[in-house]
Amino acid sequence: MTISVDLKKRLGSFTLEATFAGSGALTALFGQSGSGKTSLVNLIAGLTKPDQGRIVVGDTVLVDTTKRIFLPPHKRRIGYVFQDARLFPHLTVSQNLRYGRWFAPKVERYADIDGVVELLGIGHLLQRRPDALSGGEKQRVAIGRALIASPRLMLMDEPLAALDDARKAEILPYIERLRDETKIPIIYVSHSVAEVARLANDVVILSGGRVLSHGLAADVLARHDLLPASEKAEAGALIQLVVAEQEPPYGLTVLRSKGGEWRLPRIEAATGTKVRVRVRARDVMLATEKPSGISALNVLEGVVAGIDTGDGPDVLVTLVCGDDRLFSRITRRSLETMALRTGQRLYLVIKAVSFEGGAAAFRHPAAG
Ligand SMILES: Nc1ncnc2c1ncn2[C@@H]1O[C@H](COP(=O)(O)OP(=O)(O)OP(=O)(O)O)[C@@H](O)[C@H]1O
Repeated sequence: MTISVDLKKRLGSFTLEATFAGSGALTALFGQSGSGKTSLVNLIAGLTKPDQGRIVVGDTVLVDTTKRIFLPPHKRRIGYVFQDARLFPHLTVSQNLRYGRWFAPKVERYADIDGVVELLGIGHLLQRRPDALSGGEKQRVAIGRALIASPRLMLMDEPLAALDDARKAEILPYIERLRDETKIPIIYVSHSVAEVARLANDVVILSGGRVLSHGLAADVLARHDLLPASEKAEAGALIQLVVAEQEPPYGLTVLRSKGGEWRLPRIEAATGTKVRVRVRARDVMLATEKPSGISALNVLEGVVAGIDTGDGPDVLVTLVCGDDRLFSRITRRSLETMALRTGQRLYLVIKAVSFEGGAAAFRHPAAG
């Protein structure tokens, strides 16, 4: 199911002008504070009316100012998940979940409670009240309550922002399941590159009320120039690898891409499974000769495709390895002493790779 948004709204001296289309599963709205994310979410939810524009989810027109269509919020069937879970404190988890059911007209109810409980792994929590749940568990219940209302669209507004890293890690696999196992499109607001890299199929970068870029996650996140300064250290490539074999004695998994062979801490996945990994530019060192006697496990060959010198002491080198584009952030001094130039063949020494889960988020739903 697709979502298309084309909106204009003035809010005091701020103007939001957003046009994008998401191909389906999870579209991340990414931008720094004040870029207009919440204003856009409020327009999609129907809490505010656009000055002009259109929002369509699948076949349903939520807003079309030229046709004077404005579905009120309660008729949009949007499931919300906010930073704080907002569960009813006096109701058990089970009662909180059942409450969501009344929001869907009977004929349009497709979600069954058992399926949602299983999807989110909350069966053992059903009789507890919210004050006996961890932050991550509360969020899973909040997602469940939203799902049980059989929404046509899920709006998740920084759902992990209030959680510590351990709780985030606990809940991310459930958001992946939601993305991969239900057909409900998700708009996911975030200002974390790490989260967006892991979850998003499509990314919309907002800045000053405008869409700076939108498209597939791997393409948009490669645009280092568009990321907010606070997230530049996280910038890098998002690539797909295929599990080749396990190396049990070392606790490693061997993966392949056209660019070569990779070794990562063990991934529980069968041979042939496609996985998504993120390689940060700051974790890639460059060498003009094949390094030997080094501890790094991943050394690939690549060709310099671009050098972005920018204003700071660092430069960003883009390299092509097989079918992939990788990035390396090095100092201007290294650029000069190594005399790097476009077209040069180099070795990439990769210090760290983060596994971002199954590669389902890479599939473009339009491509099946
Ligand atoms: N009703 C309003 N009247 C005037 N200005 C507004 C109104 N609502 C939002 N703004 C302004 O619009 C801009 C975008 O705000 P918005 O809350 O959408 O940003 P955001 O990207 O969600 O930020 P954050 O990540 O901090 O929540 C801000 O400059 C804000 O002050």
